[in-house]
Amino acid sequence: MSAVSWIVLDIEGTTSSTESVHTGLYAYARPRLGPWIDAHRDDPGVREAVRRVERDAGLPEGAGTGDVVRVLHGWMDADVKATPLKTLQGQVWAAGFAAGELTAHFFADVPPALRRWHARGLRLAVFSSGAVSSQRPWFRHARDGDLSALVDDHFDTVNAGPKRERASYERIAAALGAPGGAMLFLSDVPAELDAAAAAGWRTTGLRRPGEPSEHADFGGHPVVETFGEVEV
Ligand SMILES: CSCCC(=O)C(=O)COP(=O)(O)O
Ligand SMILES: [Mg+2]
Repeated sequence: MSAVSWIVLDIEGTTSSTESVHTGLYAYARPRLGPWIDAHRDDPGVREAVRRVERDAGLPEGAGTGDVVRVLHGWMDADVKATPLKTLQGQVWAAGFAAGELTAHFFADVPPALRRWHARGLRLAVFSSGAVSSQRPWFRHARDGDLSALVDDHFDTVNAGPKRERASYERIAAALGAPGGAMLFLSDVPAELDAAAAAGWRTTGLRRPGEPSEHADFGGHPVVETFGEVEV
């Protein structure tokens, strides 16, 4: 098997706490989604996302911002990783980071491990349900300092595909020009690790105390509690 050359990171539950995403980012987006949609009606990306929400939720086209926002809030309550929700959240969060109103949480073991791996010549990428537009400022606005220079590439459900499908991992490896065996995926969700493994990737599950994955069944995947234990 080839040596690992890329480490690909999930965010929520892996680099960062679920609570920081839900009480930080989700709470910030909740009251701002409606005004954002109304203020950016002419933006083709916003129009397309709103149409997808209407379609996916069985609303009539042009249903109105109130109905669309009710669907978006319902998805957030259930933590549904729907692509149009992620697109709209990503735009709201990017504006929040730019305005200095948001900062990003990383578990204490993550920044030193990213710096160590980067210094060893390993390349780092992100694959998260969060839109690339929000992943970049997330790493730039880490509370202990900018981590964005450590990350070479970013993938989400738009440019790679669903996180539980093997084809998404094949697409990422092709985009990075590396064979599956040279890719290591770190995630807190066993189904995502299964999809990565099906594409020939190496995998490691994150079972962080206090996170939803604490009692997950990771099957045959190696499992760690911190990035300091990851074997590369
Ligand atoms: C700054 S990324 C926002 C996090 C987010 O919205 C999300 O859904 C993270 O999910 P993940 O796939 O990283 O578990
Ligand atoms: Mg996750």
